[in-house]
Amino acid sequence: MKTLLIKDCMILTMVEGEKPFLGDIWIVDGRIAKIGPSLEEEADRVILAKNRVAMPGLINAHNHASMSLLRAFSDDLKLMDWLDKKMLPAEARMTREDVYWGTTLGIAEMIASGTTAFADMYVHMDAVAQAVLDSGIRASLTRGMVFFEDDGGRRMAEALDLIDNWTGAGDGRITTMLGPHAPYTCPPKPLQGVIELARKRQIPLHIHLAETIEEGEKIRAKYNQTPTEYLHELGMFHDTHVLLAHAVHLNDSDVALLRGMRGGVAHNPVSNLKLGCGIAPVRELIEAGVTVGMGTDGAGSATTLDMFAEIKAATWMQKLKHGDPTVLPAEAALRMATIESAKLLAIDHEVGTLEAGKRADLILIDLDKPHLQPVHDIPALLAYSATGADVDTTIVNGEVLMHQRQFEAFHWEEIKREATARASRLVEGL
Ligand SMILES: N[C@@H](CCSC[C@H]1O[C@@H](n2cnc3c(=O)[nH]cnc32)[C@H](O)[C@@H]1O)C(=O)O
Ligand SMILES: [Zn+2]
Repeated sequence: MKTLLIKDCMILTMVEGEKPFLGDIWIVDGRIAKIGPSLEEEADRVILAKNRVAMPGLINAHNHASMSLLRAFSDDLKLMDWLDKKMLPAEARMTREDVYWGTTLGIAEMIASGTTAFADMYVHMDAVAQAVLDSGIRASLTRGMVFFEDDGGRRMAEALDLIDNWTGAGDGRITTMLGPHAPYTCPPKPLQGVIELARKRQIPLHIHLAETIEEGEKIRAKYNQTPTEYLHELGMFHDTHVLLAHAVHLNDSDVALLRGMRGGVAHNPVSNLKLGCGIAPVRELIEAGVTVGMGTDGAGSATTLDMFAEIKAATWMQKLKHGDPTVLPAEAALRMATIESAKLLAIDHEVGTLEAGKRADLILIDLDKPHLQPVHDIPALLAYSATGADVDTTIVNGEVLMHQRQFEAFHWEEIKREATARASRLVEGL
């Protein structure tokens, strides 16, 4: 039996209706055994957490972690130029080892900024899975598939290898999905095949949707439909759990098509802002009963994987769009980054709130700082003033991955050396 006791913190459980309270958290074999005031259990390790807030770890519902190698290499470009002229040529040079170290760099950033689980879509996914396993973080992994040039047979085989070989690995830390990349890279025939397979084997889907106006124009020209109608008509929203990334350009009838869907939307506000894509209809989706979580997208576009930046951007954008500061309040934005994202990854029965019986995925945020005093309202402080650098401790599955801002499971110097050397090779001459 392995035990950990966290003492004297303000606890924000993110369970609906529960106010923050002062107490302790007792963790046994990776799960929360008890939460409450003055727990006196014996523990192998005790963390004194005075002046800290304990909350569920943040869940990044859309990422391409390995693209951290391409951070700040091609900014301020249009999405299609960025993708075609910069990302795809650099990605064509990526080896399995590059993906391992790029993902590890991304994971290091996530752990350092309070993210305890992420959804990832990329290539060389066995290397991504290995990096997740080695680092101690939790992830839902997807082999991204484009079906441009060929029938995608090799991609499909790799996607199934990932699912068959890695689902449930690392004491359940790794889960998997099937990942057709986007409407504009997946023609109807292969996409229909993926949807049928997902339904038959009950595998969730992860796909980009309606990120730009250009995407809408492309799909309109080809199929005379909106991207959402295109997926809907192929049957994607019948009886399959779907994680939709972006969903920026949806009209009212698109939103209505998503009503009652399983899964939901990963909102990526910083990426959408930075690429000038637009403001997703988050309020309308939530009103239609669609689950809306939050992600960063890859650091190649977003530059940062700090979920606290997403939380701020999400609420600011909705307030601005609707001209109404009461829209998407602090607590709702924090919910999007925790329990709502957990629902998108289909792991909300295990993580996303702090409750006895759930996996111990949690973070401690240090409030002993000028920008986090006085403490009138904890959710408002966390949503509007905290940043990833205020995260003091990150715990996944009961394992302490960072404490007092020191990595416990990582050799930072090695990650930095590997990542910088590989990154320079990838972008040489581009
Ligand atoms: N190239 C692969 C598919 C990889 S899926 C992951 C892909 O998503 C791409 N990507 C990253 N961010 C975005 C985005 O915001 N929109 C669309 N694609 C993106 C990224 O460049 C990466 O190639 C194949 O041949 O099957
Ligand atoms: Zn993406």
